[in-house]
Amino acid sequence: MAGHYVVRNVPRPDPEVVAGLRDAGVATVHEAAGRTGLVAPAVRPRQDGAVIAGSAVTVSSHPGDNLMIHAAVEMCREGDVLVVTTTSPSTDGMFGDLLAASLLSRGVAGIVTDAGVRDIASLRAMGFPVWARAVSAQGTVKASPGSVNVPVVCGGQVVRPGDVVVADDDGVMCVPAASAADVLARARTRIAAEEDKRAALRSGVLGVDMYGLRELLSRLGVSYVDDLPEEDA
Ligand SMILES: O=C([O-])CC(=O)C(=O)O
Ligand SMILES: [Mg+2]
Repeated sequence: MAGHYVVRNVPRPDPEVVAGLRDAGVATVHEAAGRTGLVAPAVRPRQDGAVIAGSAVTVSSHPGDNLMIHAAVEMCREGDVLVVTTTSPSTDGMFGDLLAASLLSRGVAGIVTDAGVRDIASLRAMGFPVWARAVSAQGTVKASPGSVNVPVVCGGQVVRPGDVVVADDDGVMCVPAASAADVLARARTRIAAEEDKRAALRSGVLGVDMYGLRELLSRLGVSYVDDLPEEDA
C-alpha cells in the first residue's frame, strides 16, 4: 500500500448475522465456510471460555510500534473486534491493559493480533478477551506511521474492515462480509445435523456404522483380527 490511512467509514455487518456466527462457534463456522478463513492457530486464545464475534477494525502497524493501535481506538464502535497486524513479524507486547481499558470504554468485544500482548493477568481480570501470537513484556514505541481499516493479513488470512471475526477457545475465523449470511445459513444446517448425530452417538450407535465406514475400512485394506498375526508381531 502506497500511503498511510485511517479510514473512517466501515460498512458493518448485520448484528443478527454476527450474533448467529458467534453462537455457532469457530469450528462450525470454519466448516460452514468450506474450511476457509481460519486464522493460523499460533494466534491463540489467551484466556479460557471467551466467545466473541464482531465487525473487524483492522490495524497495520510498524513492528515494535503501537501508535496505530492508539489511532484505531477512535474508529471502534460497540461490538467491533480489533485485528492488529505488523508489516513484518514481531512478538513485541504492543497491547496491554491500558489499551484494553480504552477499547472497553468503546464497547469493543476483543482483540486478535498477529503480534504480542502483555499485562495478560490484568487483561484476564478485566475480562477483555485476547487472541495473540505471543505474550511478551517487550515494550514498544509510538513513532511510525501505519494504517487503520485497510485490508490486512493476520495469521495467514486476509481480513478486511467490516468482515466478521469469530473467536473462541478453538481459535479465530474471519468470514468475508459478503458471505457472512450464507455461511450462517450453512452453519445452522450443520448444527441441526450434528444434533441428530450427537443423539445417535450418545445412544451408543458407532461412528463406523453411522457414517458407513466399515466398507471404507475394508476397501483400504484394514483387517479385523482376533489376534495380531505372527508375521506382523
Ligand atoms: O502501553 C503500551 O505500550 C502497551 C501496554 O502495555 C498497555 O496498553 O497497557
Ligand atoms: Mg501496560
